[in-house]
Amino acid sequence: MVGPAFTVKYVPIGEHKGTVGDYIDDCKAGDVIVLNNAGRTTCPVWGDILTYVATAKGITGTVIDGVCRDVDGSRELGYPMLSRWHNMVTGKDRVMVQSVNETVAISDIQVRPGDLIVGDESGVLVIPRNRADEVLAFAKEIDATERLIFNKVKNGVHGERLAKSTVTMNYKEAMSKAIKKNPQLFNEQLGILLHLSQN
Ligand SMILES: O=C([O-])CC(=O)C(=O)O
Ligand SMILES: [Mg+2]
Repeated sequence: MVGPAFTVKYVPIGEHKGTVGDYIDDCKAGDVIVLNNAGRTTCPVWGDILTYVATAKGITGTVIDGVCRDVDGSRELGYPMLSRWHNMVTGKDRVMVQSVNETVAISDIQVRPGDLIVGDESGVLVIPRNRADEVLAFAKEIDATERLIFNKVKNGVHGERLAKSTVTMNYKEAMSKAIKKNPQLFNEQLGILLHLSQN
């Protein structure tokens, strides 16, 4: 899942009311919807009706600092939905949209509208637009080294212990070279969202 962030911030309803999907008509094909529900695990803000609408609109996926529901229905549509967890309660008429396309926090990481969101079943990254080339170059370097290791493992490791063969493939050296080249990038840990998983 890769796409620009469309950010939404929720608050619980009060005197002013609203509901979960009040922003959906403003999303564009390709967007990744990024929902800040302040990590609340009691009140889902995404379900399979929203998945259906998002899929029809060509939206790439949804990232939630909070929970989703209707997991089976969304899985059937193969829609990427990364969140802290899920439960069965409806968020309808429990939350309202406070802001759309303003800076939000997801799992303590800042996400600005248009930041690149990259996610898979291992987690989610937030990449500022102006750092995309730098991050891609770093990722390609690591990927190339990992491919060498994979090939070696697939072709048999010729009696070597795996730990040694990993060293033989210069993984550590490649990593430290890449880190030395990009110290700022590595230290910043650009938005690694550890707690979200495919639901
Ligand atoms: O009620 C909700 O929280 C949202 C929902 O189920 C859906 O979109 O299908
Ligand atoms: Mg539903």
